[in-house]
Amino acid sequence: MSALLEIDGLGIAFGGITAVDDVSFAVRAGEIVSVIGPNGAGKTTLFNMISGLYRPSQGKVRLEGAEITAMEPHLLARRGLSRTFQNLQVFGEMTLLENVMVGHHLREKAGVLSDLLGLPASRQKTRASAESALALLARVGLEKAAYRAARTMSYGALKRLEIARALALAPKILLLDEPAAGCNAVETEEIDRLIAEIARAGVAILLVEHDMKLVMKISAHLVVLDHGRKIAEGAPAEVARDPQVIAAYLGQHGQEQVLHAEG
Ligand SMILES: Nc1ncnc2c1ncn2[C@@H]1O[C@H](COP(=O)(O)OP(=O)(O)OP(=O)(O)O)[C@@H](O)[C@H]1O
Repeated sequence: MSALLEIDGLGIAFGGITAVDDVSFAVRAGEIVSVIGPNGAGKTTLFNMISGLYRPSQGKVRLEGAEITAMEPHLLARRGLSRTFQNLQVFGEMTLLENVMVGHHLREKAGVLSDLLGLPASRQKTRASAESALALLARVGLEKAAYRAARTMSYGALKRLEIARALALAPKILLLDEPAAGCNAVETEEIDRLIAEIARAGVAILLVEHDMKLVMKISAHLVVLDHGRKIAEGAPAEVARDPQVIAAYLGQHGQEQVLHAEG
C-alpha cells in the first residue's frame, strides 16, 4: 500500500535555531501514526509545517503523491487534510451545531456572499450542512447537546466538538494536536474510542499526544522526535524498548505504560 501522506526531509529554523531538522516518515490510508517526544522537541512545529501554517526551510510534504508543501490551510482542507489545535478553538457563544457548520462552510464551493444575501440555493445548502453537522455531532456522541452554547460544555466534550468540526471537512487525513490534553481519564477514554473509530472508517490519523497510555494503545506506528530530529520510528512495542527513546522521553514510567497497553 502506498503512502497517503509523505514527509520528506522536513525542516525549519527560527532566527538561526533549528526547530525541526530533516524529518521523514509516511502515513498510510486509515493508519494511526503518533509523533511523540519531550516538550520543545518540535512536534507542533512539524504539524504547523504539514498543515500549511509554517513554510519549511527544507524538505517536502506530499499528499496522495502530489506536492502540498506550504499550501494554504483551506486548500489543504479541500484536498483532504484537516487538523485540530492544541488549545481549544471553539466559539463559546455559538451552539455546537453552529461550531461544526463553520467547519463545513470551509468546504463549500458557494461563497459567503450568497449566504449573506440569503439566496435560495444558499438556504438549501445551509439546511444540508445542518443535517450533516448533526450527523457529525452524533458521530462524536454530542447530538443531544447540538443546540447548547459551546461555553456550557465540559472540556472533554469541546475536544470532541473540535474533532467533529475537523471531520466536517471530510478529510482523508486528520492531524490531532494533543486531543486528550487537559482531559480526565473518562474523557481520554472517549477520545481514544473516537480516534480508533475514525481510523476504522478509513481516515488516517496523525497524532501528537503526551498521554502514553492512549498513544501506545491506538497507534500502528510511532515517530519519536528529540531536539527537532527523528531519533526513532516503528511499532509501539519496538520503539518502547529503544534505549535512546527511553533516555530522551519515555523513562521507566512510559515504558511500563507501553508494556501494560500491550498486555
Ligand atoms: N514561531 C516560532 N518562533 C520561534 N521559535 C519557535 C516558533 N515555534 C516553535 N519554536 C521553537 O521550536 C521548538 C519546538 O517547539 P514545539 O512547540 O514544536 O515543540 P513541541 O514538541 O510541540 O513541544 P510541546 O510538547 O511542549 O508542545 C522550541 O524550541 C520552540 O521554542
